[in-house]
Amino acid sequence: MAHSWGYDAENGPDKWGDHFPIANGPRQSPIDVVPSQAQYDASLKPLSIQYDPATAKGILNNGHSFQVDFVDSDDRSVLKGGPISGTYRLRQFHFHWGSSDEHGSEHTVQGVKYPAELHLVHWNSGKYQSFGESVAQPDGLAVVGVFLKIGNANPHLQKIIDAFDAIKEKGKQTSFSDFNPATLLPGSLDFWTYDGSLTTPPLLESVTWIVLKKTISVSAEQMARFRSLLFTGDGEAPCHMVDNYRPPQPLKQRKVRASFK
Ligand SMILES: NS(=O)(=O)c1ccc(C(=O)N2CCc3cc(O)c(O)cc3[C@H]2c2ccccc2)cc1
Ligand SMILES: [Zn+2]
Repeated sequence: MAHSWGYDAENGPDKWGDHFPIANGPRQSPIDVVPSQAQYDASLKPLSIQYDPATAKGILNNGHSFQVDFVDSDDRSVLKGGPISGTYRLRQFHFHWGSSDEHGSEHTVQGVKYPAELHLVHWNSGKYQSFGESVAQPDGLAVVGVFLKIGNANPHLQKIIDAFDAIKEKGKQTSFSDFNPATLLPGSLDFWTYDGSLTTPPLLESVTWIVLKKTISVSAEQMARFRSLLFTGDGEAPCHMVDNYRPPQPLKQRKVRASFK
């Protein structure tokens, strides 16, 4: 998408509505999750997450974040259960993070910000033929959000961080294989869920959000490596990739459900 949107004062989240009016729509993401307002729903099934490490394909700096892409031409890496019906295929995962450890996540929990947030992006392969078709449907995508909290170095994140030198600038990519993203999940899959949107332009309202309650660890040194990536490409004045998060949006007429009491 050849847009000039970004995260600075001129092209950041407050300006996205100029080109993407859905930015002020009824089901925008992220949101501030207020646990006491979330309704426990006993009908929510446990999340079923089955990923095949052989589907990992590559890692790319797309100028907004970095993403690890997966082969999504079959159902080897899928999400089922939870609030969704049928099977959703893993397409990619990426992160959002801050310029310091005090902020960086997109969702917040009763105003608490985390230094980073992982998004595992899946599309409804049970109903639609492709990611591109799914993104325009109200039940097209399901994104699992995982908060990162400063603590011990995360050995599973380290494999991703070790690839950063090859994708420092916008547009750079390299192969990335034999990686199971399930190693980036916390021990508990308790979650909050609500109907929302992409958190980047085109902000399409096609995402069932599944935000995990438990966090995963990342060390301060590992977070510093995230901040060594660049928004900018070769030959441009370098600008560090930090604060690539959209702030929480109005809940409007939505309810957040909890999979746990
Ligand atoms: N943060 S998020 O809501 O979890 C999210 C999910 C998917 C995507 C996504 O996969 N894509 C494709 C790559 C891409 C590149 C861009 O420059 C861009 O502006 C948006 C995307 C989105 C995208 C999703 C749906 C239609 C078009 C693009 C992006 C963000
Ligand atoms: Zn995201």
